Amino acid sequence: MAALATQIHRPIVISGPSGSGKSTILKRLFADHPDTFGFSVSHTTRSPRPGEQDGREYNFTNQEAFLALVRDGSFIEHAKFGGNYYGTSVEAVKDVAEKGRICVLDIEMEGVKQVKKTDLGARFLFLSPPSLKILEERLRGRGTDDEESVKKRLEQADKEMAFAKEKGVHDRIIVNDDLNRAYQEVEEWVVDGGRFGGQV
Ligand SMILES: Nc1ncnc2c1ncn2[C@@H]1O[C@H](COP(=O)(O)OP(=O)(O)OP(=O)(O)O)[C@@H](O)[C@H]1O
Repeated sequence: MAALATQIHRPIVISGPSGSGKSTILKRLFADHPDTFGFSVSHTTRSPRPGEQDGREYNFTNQEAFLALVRDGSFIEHAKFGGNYYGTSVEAVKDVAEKGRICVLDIEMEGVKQVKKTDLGARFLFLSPPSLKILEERLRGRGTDDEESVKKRLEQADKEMAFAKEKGVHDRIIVNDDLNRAYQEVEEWVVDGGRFGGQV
């Protein structure tokens, strides 16, 4: 049988509390390895904006079709923002692998659980802050969240950290204390001697 594209280009799931440094590290990884990684194209029920193309910025759909996909269990994650639905489908992740790229999913705990139920064969990385106290400092330092939002993120962080400690959830846990060191560890694990975790 032909290998699944996702067995050759195995998706990478990066999770970790808000403020643990996922975006910072991914930005650097993408810059150091151009044309290697990709993000999946999300579904949305919002209308396309000028210049947006179906299947490029989003897979544009209507509410009925979106909710049918939800019922079929097609989404890894979905949510409603500002009256519109958004979701990441399993198919969209497979599409990235079929285009010869490694799909990177930056998702939270519930999404991690969903990915585990699929046949995506993903690799799981948890980026941990050195401590909740330092996480709080970084969230405040980032300056993008008000007091209420910082509080919520810290409560959620506590849950994410507890979940990450469960056996077999992640393939790798990296503590983001010193950014350069943490980045090196992430890069080494992702690149995996040039195999990128490939099984075939
Ligand atoms: N090792 C580090 N040392 C000090 N500051 C860091 C380190 N890593 C990241 N930061 C800073 O911490 C803040 C949070 O990082 P970032 O926005 O990348 O987190 P995130 O995990 O992507 O969060 P979210 O899930 O909310 O998008 C940023 O201001 C970033 O510059």
